[in-house]
Amino acid sequence: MAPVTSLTASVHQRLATALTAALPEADADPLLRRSDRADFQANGILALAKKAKANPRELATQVVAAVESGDVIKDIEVSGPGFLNITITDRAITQNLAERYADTDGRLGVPYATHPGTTVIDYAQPNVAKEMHVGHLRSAVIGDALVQILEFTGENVVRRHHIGDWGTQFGMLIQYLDEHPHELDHKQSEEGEDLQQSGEQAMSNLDRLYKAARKLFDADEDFKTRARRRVVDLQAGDPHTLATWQKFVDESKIYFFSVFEKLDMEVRDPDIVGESGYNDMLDETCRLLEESGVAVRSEGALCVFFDDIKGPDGNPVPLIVRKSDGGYGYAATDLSAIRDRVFNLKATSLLYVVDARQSLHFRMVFETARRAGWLNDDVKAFQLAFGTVLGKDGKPFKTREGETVKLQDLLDEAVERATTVVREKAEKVGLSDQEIVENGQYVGIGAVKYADLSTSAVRDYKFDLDQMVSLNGDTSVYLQYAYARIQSILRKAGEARPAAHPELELAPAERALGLHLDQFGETIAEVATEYEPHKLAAYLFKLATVLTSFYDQCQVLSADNAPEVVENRLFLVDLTARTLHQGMALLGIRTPERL
Ligand SMILES: NC(=[NH2+])NCCC[C@H](N)C(=O)O
Repeated sequence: MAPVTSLTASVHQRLATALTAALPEADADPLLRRSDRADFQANGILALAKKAKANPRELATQVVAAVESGDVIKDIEVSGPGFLNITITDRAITQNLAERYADTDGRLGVPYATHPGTTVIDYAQPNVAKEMHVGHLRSAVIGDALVQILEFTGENVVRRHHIGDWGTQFGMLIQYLDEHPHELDHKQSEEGEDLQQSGEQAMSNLDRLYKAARKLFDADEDFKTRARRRVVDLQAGDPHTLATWQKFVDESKIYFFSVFEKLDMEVRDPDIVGESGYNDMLDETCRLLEESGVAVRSEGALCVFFDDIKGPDGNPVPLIVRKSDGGYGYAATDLSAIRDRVFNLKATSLLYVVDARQSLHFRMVFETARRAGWLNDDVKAFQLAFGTVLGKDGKPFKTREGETVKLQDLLDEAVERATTVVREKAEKVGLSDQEIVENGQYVGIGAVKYADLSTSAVRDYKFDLDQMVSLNGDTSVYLQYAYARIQSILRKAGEARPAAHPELELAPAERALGLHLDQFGETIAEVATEYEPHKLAAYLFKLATVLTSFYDQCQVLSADNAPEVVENRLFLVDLTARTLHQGMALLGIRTPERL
């Protein structure tokens, strides 16, 4: 299916042509914007006139005379010192939307990016043998949305879950498990045990083991020594030690997968390449950095120094690539991962969806990689540094007892509250028990995801379940209702089918809806280049509000309407539903048919 040229692009192209006719030497951008006064406003004439030392109003008048009007542009007039107000024809709107509607492959006429590349996204990276926290949730939700959005634009996306599966903390755990070999045994997995139950058991096993090992480590000097020896064994690749370590990784994955399943999110095992996955590259990474002079030895450690990168106390901080005891840390791993992603995976963009608290680390790592020549103008790295999740009280999100909140409990609570909301209307809508359960999940999980995605990622945001499942305001359930309401209208339409009628005159609310629908593709393109999923959320929310005003002003299934008006309105709402559905899917949120 051919992509649909947006109305903005059509108008832009006509204006640019007219501008070049009036001012041949100009590299003319008319700076077209949607406007409240007309459909569009062009603000670019003023600057162009200034540059050409021409009178702006005169130039604007020339452009108006040169513009090809008729099929798309209905009205164009000069306003103020040299702005242009542009109104487009109803026919152009309906025809444009009809083309989108006819696009049956689900793309709604949205074109692919002209120069897609390969983006490696580093997201959803919890740590082995540890509980996931709300920060991991945020990375997972934002990362997953960006994966979907970028893939939709035709980008080749490689997912990488850089889990924390390596480090000295494993010495203690491995030693403990070796001394208590049955601690990770599952109570012989019972008939019908599902991933959720195994996940919870896995985490409680790991948690119990971690606490016991920690206690012993702190109290027993001999154990401490044995544990330290295991770190050396692990790094030396001793097979037995590695096998025990692997048990922790496997157990943790059961837990991770249970959380991702609950989040209604696809994470694939081969995409989990944890810190340990780069062990074989660490030596060479250091050698390359040292040989090129990017890193130097300082007090036995291998370091990279920066003039302009300062730590929180204002003093310059070095990046330690290898410690003086020969051990490698987080930075060496990330630098090796960059080499892997650039040279093996052939990435053109590296995107890291990681907590803002790691920004200093990434600045130093990226700058080091740039100096080493691994990153450059053709291969860029970017950290989408997201803010902290706060509790209702505005403090970092904790339980009342000050403990980290268990993600599973949190998601369960969201689903529970959502189910209550769903149940209230269930009878009226005629939902079956199974639908109530399903919708409760879609609404609850959608609420958590949407709350994360609808504020700019760089900002901290408050985790407030009451607000998240509220039917009023900028929430996912509001959008889900908007979708379900359209489905209900389509069901009630009986014989009448959606069909575009470009010959019909449109009411203002219909034009507003149509013009907004036309911007779906441009919104996605912007979101994909700026890595700003909240702009897609904002687009969808606006779509739902424009739809509400449309209902206020235009009846769809009214006996007073001519049949073609009914058909045209059904077509408008159906395209709105498809756009909502597609947009929400890109955010990882389901839209139930009945709600
Ligand atoms: N390439 C990376 N360093 N990705 C981020 C990893 C996040 C880390 N596992 C954490 O929990 O904080």
